[in-house]
Amino acid sequence: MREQWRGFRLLVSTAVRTDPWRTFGLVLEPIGRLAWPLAGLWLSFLTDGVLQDRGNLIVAGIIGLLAGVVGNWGISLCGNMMRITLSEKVGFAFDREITRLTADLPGLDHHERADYQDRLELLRQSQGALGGAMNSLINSVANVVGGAGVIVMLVVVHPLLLVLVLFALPAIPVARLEQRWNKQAEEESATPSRQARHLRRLAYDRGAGMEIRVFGLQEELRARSREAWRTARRPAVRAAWRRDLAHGIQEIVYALAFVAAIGFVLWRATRGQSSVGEVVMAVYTCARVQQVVWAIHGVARLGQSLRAAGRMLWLRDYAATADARRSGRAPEQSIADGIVFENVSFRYPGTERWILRGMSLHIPAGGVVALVGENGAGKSTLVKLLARMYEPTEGRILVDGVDLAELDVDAWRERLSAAFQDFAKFELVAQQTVGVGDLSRLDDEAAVTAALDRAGAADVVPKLPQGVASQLGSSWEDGVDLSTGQWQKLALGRALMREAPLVVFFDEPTASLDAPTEHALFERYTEASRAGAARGMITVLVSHRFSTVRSADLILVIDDGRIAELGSHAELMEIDGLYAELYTLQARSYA
Ligand SMILES: Nc1ncnc2c1ncn2[C@@H]1O[C@H](COP(=O)(O)OP(=O)(O)OP(=O)(O)O)[C@@H](O)[C@H]1O
Repeated sequence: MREQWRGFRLLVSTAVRTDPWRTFGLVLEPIGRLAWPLAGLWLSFLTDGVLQDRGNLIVAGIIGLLAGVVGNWGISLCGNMMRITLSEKVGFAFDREITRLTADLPGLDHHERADYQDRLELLRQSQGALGGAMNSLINSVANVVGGAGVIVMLVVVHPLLLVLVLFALPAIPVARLEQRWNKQAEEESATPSRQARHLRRLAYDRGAGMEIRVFGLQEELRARSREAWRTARRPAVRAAWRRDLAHGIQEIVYALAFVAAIGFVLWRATRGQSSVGEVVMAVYTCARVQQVVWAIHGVARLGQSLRAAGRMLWLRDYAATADARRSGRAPEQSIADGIVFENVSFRYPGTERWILRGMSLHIPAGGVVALVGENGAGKSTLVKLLARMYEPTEGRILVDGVDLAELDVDAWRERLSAAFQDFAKFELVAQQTVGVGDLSRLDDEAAVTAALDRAGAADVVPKLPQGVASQLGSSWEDGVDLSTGQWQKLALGRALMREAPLVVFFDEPTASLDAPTEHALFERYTEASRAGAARGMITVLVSHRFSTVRSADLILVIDDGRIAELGSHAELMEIDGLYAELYTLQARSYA
């Protein structure tokens, strides 16, 4: 209940903040609904006036009816227009907030955890409900006001007719059930509709296009996507069937009571206990009791908006918790001693498997450390911890004795630079594709040229039709596409844009380059890192090529999340363990 109240407050406060005048204007609409029950009264005046030849009753009836119809029409017309505009504005406001909150999250959990993905999927699906929330709310309030008016009129006609309202009450448990069925359907459809969207995106994805065609996967993808949509739709269809069935039963019960009520009114009339006008009013009012049912259903439908608001609140709370990581101190200008891993263990949030286990090591300031190990050993995970995409599950990472968790996450990231195997293809002009590596020098051509030079990527730009001003990406007008290796080289240039990083990561950024080129490049980076040694810059290399990493100051061999061996190339060869074995194996196969 408390959550629903929070959701309700969120919806109303967002509407008031987005468009206060329209929100307050809408409050008038429920008052207009009072015209409906009152119409019974005017009809009875008109009927009795005509039958008894009483002009004043006829005039009052006609004026009342006209005023009610015109007033209600006017209010509904203005209300409708206001509601449409308000719904759109509120929808956009939530849309913007969802985009901002998810883009600003400091970590990666929401991209990688299935339960978070499902919640975000539900939130995306219910964005319409958030926009239309004020619509549902005003409709519900209007129906409740109208329903209350009907109840008053029933008492005026004959208090016994209130029994009819009792027959409208089963709408309450039906509405509760409807809410439960809808919620269940929404939750059941989250994963399959995410799958369906993924498959559809894959079918259009340019990167996957070649493989899809070579392996003839088009029909397979379409079929899987269709099946996923069907699975996603099924719970909603089931819920709709149940709802229609429950409504049907409830309406039949109510119809029987309605017939009995009309019989009662007519019976009174035959005994001379009520006038024809009162009969008309009674019939009209009894027919309007259905409005009480609508009111109840309207409130139930509001539940969908409240659930959507609840998900929005979850995102806000989650973002606020994540934001707490932004409140720490800024890192020092340089690293004096180094980075220490103090018994660090890690498992991805929401999973049980330990990915890193009991890691303790000292990475000296100004050093180049290479991480090697088999696929899935935990190398990239270690990089993610250093970049604070995640926090260690156990243990601490210390930078010159200060716990990394105590540093402001954004300030720490400003002192990092990185090139990854899964590099981003920013389809901007070449200058900016590289320049985003240091936003403050986005359009500084000299800086970009120097960075590309350091990255061994100076050959990419001269081949472009308009040099650094060339638009990248063939889907844009005059855009040019690059080979994977060229994209990768620009990503490397991006990684070398920042002037004074404290830590630079190269996480297999040269996987699609040949071994000698990678070797030459890493030699360069290692040299460049010596230049940053004065401020204690640490370079972290991840590579599967042992010839590349041999010049690193420290080589960390990771095996199944644990440190298997640690030392320089010469030391590790001396030990004659796993590293020496793999190194010799690789050297032999390249020979
Ligand atoms: N987001 C995630 N959630 C759960 N498990 C994950 C996630 N990311 C990676 N893993 C698991 O963590 C383990 C280590 O992955 P990691 O990417 O660190 O390995 P790696 O040594 O870099 O491998 P590679 O050489 O193939 O790049 C793998 O078993 C992987 O399945």
